[in-house]
Amino acid sequence: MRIGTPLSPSATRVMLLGSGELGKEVIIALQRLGVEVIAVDRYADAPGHHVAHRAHAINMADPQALRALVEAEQPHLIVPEIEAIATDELAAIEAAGLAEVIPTARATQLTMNREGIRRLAAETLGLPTSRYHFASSLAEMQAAAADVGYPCFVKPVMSSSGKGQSMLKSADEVEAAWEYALSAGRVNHGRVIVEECIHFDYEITLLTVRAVGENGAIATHFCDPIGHRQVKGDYVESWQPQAMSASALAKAQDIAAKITDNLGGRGLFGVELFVRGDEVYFSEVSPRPHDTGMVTMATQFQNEFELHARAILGLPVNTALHSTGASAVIYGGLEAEGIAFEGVEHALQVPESDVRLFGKPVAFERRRMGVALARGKDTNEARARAAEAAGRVKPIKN
Ligand SMILES: Nc1ncnc2c1ncn2[C@@H]1O[C@H](COP(=O)(O)OP(=O)(O)OP(=O)(O)O)[C@@H](O)[C@H]1O
Ligand SMILES: NCC(=O)N[C@@H]1O[C@H](COP(=O)([O-])[O-])[C@@H](O)[C@H]1O
Ligand SMILES: [Mg+2]
Repeated sequence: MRIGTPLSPSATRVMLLGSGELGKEVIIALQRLGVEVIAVDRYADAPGHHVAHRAHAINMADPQALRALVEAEQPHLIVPEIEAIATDELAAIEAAGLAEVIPTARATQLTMNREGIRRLAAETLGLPTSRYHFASSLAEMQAAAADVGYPCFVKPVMSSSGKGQSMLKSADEVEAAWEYALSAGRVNHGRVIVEECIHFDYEITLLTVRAVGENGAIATHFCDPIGHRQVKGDYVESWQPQAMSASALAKAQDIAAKITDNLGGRGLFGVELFVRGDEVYFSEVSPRPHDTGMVTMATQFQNEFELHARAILGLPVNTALHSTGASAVIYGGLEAEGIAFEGVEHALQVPESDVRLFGKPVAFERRRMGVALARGKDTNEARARAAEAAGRVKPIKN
């Protein structure tokens, strides 16, 4: 497709690579626009599998398996959704003209590996980030941690949702963190990033949309900033809007514009930033909807999934907020296969609340199984309501 030429949605076939909670909502948004959608994930009955035209379970990190499926299904667009994909094969698929990768194959290569995106942001674009080193052995990691100082963060280069991530308070903890990073990332590359700890006042996700404008050129749109709270590298609650000084917001938008301009293509990006006073640090960016952005299902005229769907199809977007709101995660809380939920009727008694239960077939203690959403007169009220509603829903074995 030529940029600037809107596709006819009903003539478009889209393949989601990763069909978790975020992909499921993108699929629903695409389906509503008449698009044919193929949902792919690493396991059967993933959330997005339930709402797509066709579903497949393959190892998406296996280049041959990925290529074979793309050749069989012949999608026009490929939408990566998780950090466990053979991105070099995506580049080959795009180069062969088999399909267009969203936002671009290069963007998925760079962002799916912390080394690619961090070096681009800090070393090529000169954006402010924490100090960092990459390490491929325990000895390298010890030297890196000694240099950036304690506390510091260690993360596998290919992971997300805090998988394999540790915060180290002292040198005694380095060895355990190395073992954990190698065993618990989404894909083991035997390499980690060691990052200085930024003592931020708050952190945000700035959802940034690159969409085709009226003149056919790509224009950048920002959503209102989303504040969030993370525990062990995984988001627990988010709210929108996060209050910011005009100066910090301008810096955040400037950083987001620079990184997304460089990554290119069309679609929505989740730019993660740390804010201390008026200083803003780039952390990382997802070239797709962001977990903390699930709050937009309660707050925006077009939520982040609809924005992604519209942007990739070359359709107009509107990032305006209509309400103040919050989201709170519903965790598994048990290890079980075959899941139902107790307390939904009680949760929905919380004023201005709603739930999204993802339909993951298997639960474990810290697996995200659903999210509660709420609106309120301010973010404090919305957060309290979302947390209350989430707390009333309990996954159980069915
Ligand atoms: N250098 C740092 N300084 C301070 N806090 C940090 C740092 N790195 C990570 N964190 C904290 O850990 C959280 C998760 O880190 P990060 O986003 O890098 O992990 P992730 O696995 O990519 O998670 P996700 O996929 O959910 O974005 C951050 O949102 C922040 O709260
Ligand atoms: N921070 C990234 C993120 O939230 N990704 C979302 O989590 C799913 C994996 O969940 P699982 O590990 O429970 O299968 C992914 O498919 C995506 O929707
Ligand atoms: Mg993150």
